[in-house]
Amino acid sequence: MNAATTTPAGRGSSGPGGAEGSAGDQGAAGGWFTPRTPAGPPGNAPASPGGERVRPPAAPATQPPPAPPAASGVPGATAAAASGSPDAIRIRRTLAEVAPVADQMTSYFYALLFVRHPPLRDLFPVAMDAQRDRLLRALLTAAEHMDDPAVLTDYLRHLGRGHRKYGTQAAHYPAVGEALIGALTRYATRTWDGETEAAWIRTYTTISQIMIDAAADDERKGPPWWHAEVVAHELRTPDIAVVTVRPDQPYPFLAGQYASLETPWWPRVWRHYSFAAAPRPDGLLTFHVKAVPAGWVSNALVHRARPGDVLRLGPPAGSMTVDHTSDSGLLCVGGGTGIAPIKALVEDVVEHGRRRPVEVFYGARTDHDLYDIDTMLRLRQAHPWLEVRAVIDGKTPLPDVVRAHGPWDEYHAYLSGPPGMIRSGIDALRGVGVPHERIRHDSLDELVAATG
Ligand SMILES: NC(=O)C1=CN([C@@H]2O[C@H](COP(=O)(O)OP(=O)(O)OC[C@H]3O[C@@H](n4cnc5c(N)ncnc54)[C@H](O)[C@@H]3O)[C@@H](O)[C@H]2O)C=CC1
Repeated sequence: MNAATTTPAGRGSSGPGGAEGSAGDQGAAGGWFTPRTPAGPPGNAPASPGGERVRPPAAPATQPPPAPPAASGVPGATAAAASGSPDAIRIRRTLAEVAPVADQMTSYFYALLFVRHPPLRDLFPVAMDAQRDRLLRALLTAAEHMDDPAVLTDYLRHLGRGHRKYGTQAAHYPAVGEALIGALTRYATRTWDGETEAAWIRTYTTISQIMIDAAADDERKGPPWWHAEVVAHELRTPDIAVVTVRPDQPYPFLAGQYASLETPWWPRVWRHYSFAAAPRPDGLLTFHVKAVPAGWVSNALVHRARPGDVLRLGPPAGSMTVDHTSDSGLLCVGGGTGIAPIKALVEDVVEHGRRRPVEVFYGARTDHDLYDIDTMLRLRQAHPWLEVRAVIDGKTPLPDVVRAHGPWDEYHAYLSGPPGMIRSGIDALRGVGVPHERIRHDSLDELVAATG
């Protein structure tokens, strides 16, 4: 892709902070932002053979595109970045101004990007709606963590690695950065001035470099994506399928993690699903998919996918994993298809052979929605340290039922299910003294973005 701008490393006009004029006026990418060549293999993975496209991410779970680099600030290589630095203050001020016109600004950003660099359009899904949200979310997430460089860097590295599967290359970042500055220039009229623009350029340069370096590191470790053939497809309810796939090469992951998944029917549209089993010797991976209204990927996986179909998998992500150096009990709450990673965690404990109490609460709207209860009960029968309780919606909400079975202050808690369940689960557990650091769950932002 000859898109933008790729200024060779080390060259480049003004460099970070040296923005002359408004990038919004530039006709082509590439003046002020010059990513340094990442250490290691140059660039990022090329678009896949056969013209497969890719896109970038932002939170695990869904459809991302290269735009995310746009996050906001981290100042400084210097993690100085953070806290209340003048750059951070300017960036937040700009974001606050554009928040009410975020939709228009994001549309304008993509229009600028694609008009100036038409080949970049192929990296994104045909329908851009969810994509627009992703850009904004990435910006807001970065802004939220600007005062915490460690968290921010972690987030951006994750973002950079995740972008590999979209085909994002180091050379694309200047084009995105310049479109972003162009859009901000147009929509942040009240707060925009030369110093604010310089702050954004410095911040974007830092962000981009973190993402580029993370992608380059990751390139030494594994492919940007895996092909995976569907080998089994079992419809458990009219809208829930258990889908098993065989990756085309070894796929290393940990129980409790998730992967993004793309079907052949919706190119460049990715959704996150948790592994529903711990790593197994035959290398097969299983996912639990519920078809949600208007969900392209979920409906394709439940109603269309059949053995022989080939999907694409992004790399594993997520930190909802078990610490096997500890003997403390595990409290696992799985709501609906959120039981998938809980099952994987139980299998993981089995495989590590440690006898530690594991208490599973499996929440569902009705009896019929307990699509995996037989598996969970079989596990309970085989392992005396495991307790499994099914909780059907009734007078008492799931988190209250869990709380009533405490005390849990000696346990590590794992929450998996709809975002509302996770939020109220956190509140319930914090309320009975479980410290924050002992409660694990997937990113709520990503879960919200993951539907479809
Ligand atoms: N398929 C997968 O691999 C995974 C899916 N998830 C998420 O799990 C969710 C599963 O959706 P469904 O099966 O439709 O679940 P659902 O809507 O049927 O709810 C499952 C359980 O959660 C409880 N719940 C729902 N909202 C609640 C709230 N606001 N407060 C307290 N409890 C609440 C319900 O009462 C029920 O017991 C989706 O959001 C999905 O993104 C999470 C991890 C993995």
